Amino acid sequence: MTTATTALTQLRLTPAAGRIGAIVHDVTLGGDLSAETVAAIEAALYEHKVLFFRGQQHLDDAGHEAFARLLGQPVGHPTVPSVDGRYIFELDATKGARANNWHTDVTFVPSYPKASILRALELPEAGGSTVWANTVAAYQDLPAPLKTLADSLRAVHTNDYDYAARPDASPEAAELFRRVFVSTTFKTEHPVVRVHPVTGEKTLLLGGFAQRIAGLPTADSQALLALFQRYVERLENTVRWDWQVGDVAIWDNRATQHYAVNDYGDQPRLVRRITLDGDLPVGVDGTASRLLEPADPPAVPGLVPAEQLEAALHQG
Ligand SMILES: O=C(O)CCC(=O)C(=O)O
Ligand SMILES: [Fe+2]
Repeated sequence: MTTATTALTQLRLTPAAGRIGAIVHDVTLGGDLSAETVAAIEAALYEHKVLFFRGQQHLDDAGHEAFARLLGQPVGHPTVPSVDGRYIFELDATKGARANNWHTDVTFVPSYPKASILRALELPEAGGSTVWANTVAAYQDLPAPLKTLADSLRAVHTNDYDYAARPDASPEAAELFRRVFVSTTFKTEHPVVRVHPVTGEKTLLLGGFAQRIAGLPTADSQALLALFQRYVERLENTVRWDWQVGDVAIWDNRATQHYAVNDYGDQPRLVRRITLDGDLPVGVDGTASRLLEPADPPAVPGLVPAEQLEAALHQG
């Protein structure tokens, strides 16, 4: 048993794996948590990168959002409409939504979300777990010459990747998903090594939306992306969570990647997510991320300040 100590509140935590993840006990999530408890949750999140809370069946969409607001500003997805007209992003396996590729959420826009809060509503009898990887530990695992190389690189991330290439997607499902997900094509150049704005830790910023290394030929790009990604996916840097209905997971989206294991056939699985507004990444040399496309960007999360979107959302 370990405890995350803040000035006033201690959370009861048990580690979920050696290098990432902790289970938080005795907290009932909602919009009414004390500032001290929220501060303790934030501190634990930055330390452990992903937090798990069992038994949160009482949370509905409104409670999910009320809790999310204590940790930051909720933001919608840049292209996929929310299911509640507000911020809820739903992944319904019966509609083909299966996030079984390693990724950090929404990295195809510059100020991608700082955190995601996911709750499980319906699960298969077995399987359907989710794996997170610690991208700080991945960076630390790099041999010194590879650290130096990674520090110097930038990568282009896009939502326009080859969904049809996923071996388990039917052509129809891939096409439908693509029509919505890539209704606007975004391209963003990020540093490969992001300095975490809160912890100061260096993190590898890659994952499924990373398409190529800026300035390199395709073959060299692919080789380097695979090389660095291999350190992220090392099992030592991961935690695997076997969900129960009512579980909530919160991850530091600036220090992790995740993968939803697609091993449950056509059984139902339903999860709902709220993401929190992020900030502009900077690399080791202080250079910020930048949007490459579209030239005339629409007003979507990650491109314009969330308060403006919030105001627009609540106008009529
Ligand atoms: O289905 C899951 O467990 C995770 C899905 C996912 O990638 C996400 O919610 O960001
Ligand atoms: Fe995700």
